Amino acid sequence: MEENDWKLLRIVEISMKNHEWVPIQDLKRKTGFHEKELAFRISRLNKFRFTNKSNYGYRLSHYGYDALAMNAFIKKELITGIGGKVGVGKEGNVYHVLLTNTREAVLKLHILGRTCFSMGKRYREYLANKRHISWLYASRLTAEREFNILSHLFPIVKVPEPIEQNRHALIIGKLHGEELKRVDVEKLDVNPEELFMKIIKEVKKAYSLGFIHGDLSEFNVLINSEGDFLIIDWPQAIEVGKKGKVDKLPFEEVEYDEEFYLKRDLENLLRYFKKYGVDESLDKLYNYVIEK
Ligand SMILES: Nc1ncnc2c1ncn2[C@@H]1O[C@H](COP(=O)(O)OP(=O)(O)OP(=O)(O)O)[C@@H](O)[C@H]1O
Ligand SMILES: [Mg+2]
Ligand SMILES: [Mg+2]
Repeated sequence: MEENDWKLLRIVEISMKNHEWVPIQDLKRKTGFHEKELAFRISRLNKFRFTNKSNYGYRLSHYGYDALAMNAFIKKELITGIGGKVGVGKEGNVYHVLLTNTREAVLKLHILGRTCFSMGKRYREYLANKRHISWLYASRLTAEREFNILSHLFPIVKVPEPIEQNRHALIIGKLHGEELKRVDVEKLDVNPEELFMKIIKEVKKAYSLGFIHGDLSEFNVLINSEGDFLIIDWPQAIEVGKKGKVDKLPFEEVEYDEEFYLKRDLENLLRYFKKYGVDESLDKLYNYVIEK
């Protein structure tokens, strides 16, 4: 990719605000390229599959959007390399990255704004009116939201460090560990009862800072062999009484049943730890989490 390729790609991206397919005349006008140069650059972007072509013009592809975000991180001299996918048999939106300061971190790409379905009806209605930018807009919004939530919680709550965000991509701190689901808690250096209460304490801290995870389970707790853990995967988190104020959605906000979501999170943890002999009452835990 050369500078003019990036220039054209960014112009396609910006033009997606007004077009589902960007007409070639628009690209010609906005880039100021001569016809031959434009044709050459377009064919390169298509070859890389960073854009798609139709009779109506050109549009940005998911690969193109990924490339723009990666290029931004590289230009900022933040990352020097991208490694393989984290975990096995995953949908494939989390990768190992190496930061310029040689530290290992994790790159999470939000695709298609999957979590927007948990963000309420009005949000979906808003996006429905803007169908052609919806995936760009929704995936960026989701990444921004997760980054903002992590920024509110880190380092008080055991969550990944938010390092950088661009478009739909997040760079966050990495824990060399595995999902709780995939480890045998009895083989860890910590006893199950103790670990369970440690996790509940983090839930309580998050709550006191204004957030309910909303998708908490043994799949979203990472743990290493020493028993250090992180609670991950926050884009759908619910703001308690809107104390967190991270939502920048351009319409009135949705009311959530906070008790329902918090209890569901706690129930998931209880269910998982039951087989390790943990037996607590849901109401007792709930009251512990919400009490000041
Ligand atoms: N900070 C991290 N350090 C190490 N591994 C991580 C980190 N964040 C995520 N992972 C790995 O990537 C997986 C997916 O991350 P995460 O749960 O945030 O994304 P997701 O796409 O929302 O997943 P899901 O489909 O489970 O909702 C995790 O289950 C974990 O294996
Ligand atoms: Mg997850
Ligand atoms: Mg998730």
